[in-house]
Amino acid sequence: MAAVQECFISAPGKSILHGEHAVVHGKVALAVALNLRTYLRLQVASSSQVSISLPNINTFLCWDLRELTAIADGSTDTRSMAVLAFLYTYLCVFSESEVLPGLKVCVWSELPTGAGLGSSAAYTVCVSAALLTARGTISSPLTHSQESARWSEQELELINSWAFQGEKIIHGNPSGVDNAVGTWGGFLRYHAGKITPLSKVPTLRILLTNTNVPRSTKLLVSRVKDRINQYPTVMIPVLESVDAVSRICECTLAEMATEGASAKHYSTLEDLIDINQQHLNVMGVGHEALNTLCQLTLAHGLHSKLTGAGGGGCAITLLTPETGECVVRDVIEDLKKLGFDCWETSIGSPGVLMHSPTSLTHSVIHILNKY
Ligand SMILES: Nc1ncnc2c1ncn2[C@@H]1O[C@H](COP(=O)(O)OP(=O)(O)OP(=O)(O)O)[C@@H](O)[C@H]1O
Ligand SMILES: C[C@@](O)(CCO)CC(=O)[O-]
Ligand SMILES: [Mg+2]
Repeated sequence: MAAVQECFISAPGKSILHGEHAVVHGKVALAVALNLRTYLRLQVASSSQVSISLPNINTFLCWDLRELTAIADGSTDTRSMAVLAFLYTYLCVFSESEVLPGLKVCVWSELPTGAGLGSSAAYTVCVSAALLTARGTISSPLTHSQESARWSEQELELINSWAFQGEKIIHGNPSGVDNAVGTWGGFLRYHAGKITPLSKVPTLRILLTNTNVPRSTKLLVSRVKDRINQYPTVMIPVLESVDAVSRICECTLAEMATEGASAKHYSTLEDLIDINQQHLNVMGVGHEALNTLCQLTLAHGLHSKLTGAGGGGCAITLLTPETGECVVRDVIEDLKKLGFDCWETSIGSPGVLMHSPTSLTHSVIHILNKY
């Protein structure tokens, strides 16, 4: 396949409705792609240098290709993980090439970094798609007249598997749900590596809140594992219960989509959110700021749970057809007063895309061209 000289790629972040952490231990998770995306520009350079610009984490690095031999592993700080995931994918994807190509790569995201919305997966999906396309391992799907395009199923599987390897560097022991949503988008059920797109889902209104409490998915995933090892007879039933929550949620959503959504359906969804939030606290991934957030929204009659790895980061709040616009406005205002960021999001966005430069917004192209 012909390798490309330049490409623009994006992948969405995600929100997990139910099943975070339990999914790492083989249980069901339900996840949905967000309308917040990570964007990447790759240029093949004539110089013998590879450079990566990551303005979200204030990281700008350039290597002489002759120096790229052994790269140390084992770091857990933000920059090292992002850079190692890039270098690992770059060196592996081009391992069979006669020469390593000089490249200039810039990645910028609308997603908050490390806040539970799958920023690491959106990053590794973009990096994998760009490098595999630059190598010519997968096609460049964009034709002249198109604004954006997706790869074939088989090519998406390859992107997803490389993104999973990148997630391993950033997460340690990822389940694969985040990179699956970043690759395929939409609304997915994920169970022990099996990805099932959910076709029967109602339109849901979700409020996303970022507590702005920093946390690391890698540390939280290993904390849950330690707790399971320490108290298996206590924790295994908790994981089973989360699994049941995901399954009941899936059935309820399907019923809502086929029969029409009733107040009873929404009441079930709210109960499941409350139950799962308690379970996540039991797993040890809660945070005082998340408890405050849940209490505050409940005072307005709205139900919330953390989303993603927890320990801070983001929560989702379900809005129902009964939720008045003034309630939404008041909740957002109260949450902002606590120093949280809060916005209504749209869900079910497309997975990884290749874009023509003219189809990107002015602000995205400006950032990608700047570095
Ligand atoms: N736009 C970006 N630029 C550079 N690095 C990024 C970017 N987005 C994510 N990363 C990398 O991913 C890490 C954050 O990943 P982490 O898994 O901890 O959080 P998350 O993916 O946002 O949340 P979750 O895994 O709970 O959904 C950062 O420390 C950084 O290494
Ligand atoms: C906490 C976790 O379940 C979701 C992070 O978004 C980790 C994973 O599934 O890899
Ligand atoms: Mg992550």
